[in-house]
Amino acid sequence: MAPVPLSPIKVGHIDDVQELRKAKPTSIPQRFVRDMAERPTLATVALSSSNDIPVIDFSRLLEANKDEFLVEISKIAASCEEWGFFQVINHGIELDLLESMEKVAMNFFNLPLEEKQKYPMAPGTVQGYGQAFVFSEDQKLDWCNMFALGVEPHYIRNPKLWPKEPVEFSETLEVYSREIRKLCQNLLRFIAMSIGLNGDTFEDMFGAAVQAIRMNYYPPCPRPDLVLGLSPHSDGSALTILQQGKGSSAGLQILKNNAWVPVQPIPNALVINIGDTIEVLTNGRYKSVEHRAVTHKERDRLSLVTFYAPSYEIELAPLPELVNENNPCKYRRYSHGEYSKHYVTNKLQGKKTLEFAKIQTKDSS
Ligand SMILES: COC(=O)C(/C=C/C1=C(C)CCCC1(C)C)=C/O[C@H]1C=C(C)C(=O)O1
Ligand SMILES: O=C(O)CCC(=O)C(=O)O
Ligand SMILES: [Fe+2]
Repeated sequence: MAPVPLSPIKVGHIDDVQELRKAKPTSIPQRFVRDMAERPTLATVALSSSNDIPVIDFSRLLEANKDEFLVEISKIAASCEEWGFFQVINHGIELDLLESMEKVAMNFFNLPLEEKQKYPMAPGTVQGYGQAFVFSEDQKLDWCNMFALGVEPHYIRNPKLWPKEPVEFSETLEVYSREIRKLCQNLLRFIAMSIGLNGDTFEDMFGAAVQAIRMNYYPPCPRPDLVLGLSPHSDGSALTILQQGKGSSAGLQILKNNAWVPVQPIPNALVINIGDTIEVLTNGRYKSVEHRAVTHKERDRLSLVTFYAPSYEIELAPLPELVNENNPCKYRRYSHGEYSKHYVTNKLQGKKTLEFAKIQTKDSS
């Protein structure tokens, strides 16, 4: 039998939201208008400090006495179990470096469209400038411009997509990524300890860990009530580190008890979240939590998001220490390469991507 030709992905015309915004429209194209149930105005919890995601003081994990260290470790455990998210203050990364990364990313987004389009994200791929996770002409679009690059190991890089302008971009990204990588490694150590595992468990297992960056730019939107900045999803990584642009308005929201909780930006803090990989390895004790981004009528927003994950050949399954009679194994064995492929070939839709790894039980089917 002749091989069936693979049908090319037809995504139709994707408007660049910064260009749309320049035209100062009063209405927005239908492709951005969400169905009622998805619109951001519904079921958002009222602002109150009890609804804020936990804050971890990193300096207490590196420099403090044993009691302070243990308090912070137990805060990590509670954050990962109850929220899947926390913010880190005193993380040790130079604030100048965070600012420089923000500046080069913003300078990139502010280039003329023709310049940015020299680094296109081809349909069905995830690196370059454009909108990822769009697979059909009738799929709703996010009010976001995205620029994503693979960083480590080097073989995942596509050097043609690393921009020549701004000239400082590549060097800044290299230095930034090295610092963020160290933070990921330290955090994974503390996360392992917080669940009673040896501190080296994840790093020993991950091999030459994969690291990628996604820069999301959300211009102001004339109808923030109708659109989403970024569709609801959980991250496919082990850990995600998110830096919000200085002076950013709240935009990130996480789903907790069926309501969307806004994450209040803390100046100079980094937002950390558990990805699907840690959910699987901990047999669901630490959950990857669904999140999304919303837009603002007058203010723009930038987020710089680093994904840190095991090397592609690494086989993943719940750690035997976390599986027992009371906590039967919930996820099957697969390689991170298989999961990455599955993740990047499906649209973002809440936690649906993780179904790939779930063992179907009578209750879940
Ligand atoms: C737009 O990209 C993403 O949202 C994304 C992709 C990351 C990647 C690259 C930009 C280059 C190649 C590697 C990789 C797939 C990690 C999200 O990353 C999540 C999804 C998975 C899976 C993961 O490990 O991180
Ligand atoms: O911009 C944000 O706050 C959310 C970004 C995000 O969730 C992502 O890039 O995976
Ligand atoms: Fe995310």
